[in-house]
Amino acid sequence: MILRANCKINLGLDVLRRRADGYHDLETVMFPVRGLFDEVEVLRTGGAGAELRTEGIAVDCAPEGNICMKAFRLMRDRYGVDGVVIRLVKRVPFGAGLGGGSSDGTAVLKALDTLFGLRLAEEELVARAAELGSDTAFFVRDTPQLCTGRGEVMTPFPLDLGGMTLVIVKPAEGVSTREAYAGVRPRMPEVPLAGRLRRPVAEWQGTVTNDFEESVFAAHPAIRAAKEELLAAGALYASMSGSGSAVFGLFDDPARAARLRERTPFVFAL
Ligand SMILES: C[C@@](CO)(OP(=O)(O)O)[C@H](O)COP(=O)(O)OP(=O)(O)OC[C@H]1O[C@@H](n2ccc(N)nc2=O)[C@H](O)[C@@H]1O
Ligand SMILES: Nc1ncnc2c1ncn2[C@@H]1O[C@H](COP(=O)(O)OP(=O)(O)O)[C@@H](O)[C@H]1O
Repeated sequence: MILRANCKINLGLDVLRRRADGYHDLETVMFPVRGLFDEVEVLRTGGAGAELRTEGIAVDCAPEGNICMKAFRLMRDRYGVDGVVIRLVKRVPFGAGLGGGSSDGTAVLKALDTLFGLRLAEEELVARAAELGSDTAFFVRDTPQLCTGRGEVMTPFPLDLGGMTLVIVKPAEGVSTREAYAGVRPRMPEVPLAGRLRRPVAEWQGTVTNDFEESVFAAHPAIRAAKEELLAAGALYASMSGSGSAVFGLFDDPARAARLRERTPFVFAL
């Protein structure tokens, strides 16, 4: 079976506190981006083990370290499923804060669930996804969610951005999630993110913020410049996504957004 593993953007991201387990409690709204996705095909071989075949963007880790293989091992150890070929067509940039790897991992969990007839309840899939990562759980639902805890605790956050155009720019340099968390200064916002996001998009700039921007922009001026470019081009709202380095802009004027097609291939009507 073939699944589309779409990516996500973060609409606001507050890092609230560092936890005793080394993770951070955060508050963010994750929003699925349907137009930018990897393809994940999983086939049963009838044998044992898993083989990963990759096409497209080459990921900077060995096949055994690919999250698709981690997802397979997790499901094999837990439910005894075995014998698959996984074909990954990689289109979502990594080191981007777009959650491409997380989405691939969750796609493998879902495919194995279906192929082997496990019929896991959503909450069980969420629990397995949360063992793989922190923003993997989001992709089980893949609809706008307010994510709390270390990112794996979800509440649906219906948000209609229909009519807007999303432009994503991925600067050449990447940022690792670890690097971003290492530089962040946790803080409690005066008004919780959900309240600020319920205001019109035109009011978001300056109120809906991403706590990783301060330290990431200081270390990578090109990423700050990319965000400023989106605002100068007419974005109502622009921000870095997650831990970066991708930045995105929301445009209410499709023509202004379309002018950025020379700059980036990632222009999508929402
Ligand atoms: C920052 C966010 C925002 O959506 O996404 P990305 O921008 O990377 O896509 C997520 O928190 C990334 O989640 P994910 O990529 O799954 O991270 P994990 O593999 O679980 O953790 C990688 C490392 O990041 C740190 N980490 C992660 C999540 C969290 N809530 N607190 C942390 O401190 C830890 O140091 C951890 O070892
Ligand atoms: N299938 C995969 N796709 C992307 N990255 C992967 C994958 N499997 C493992 N990784 C590792 O995870 C890292 C971050 O992946 P990704 O989820 O794309 O991060 P981010 O959301 O921060 O851009 C990569 O640099 C790579 O080493």
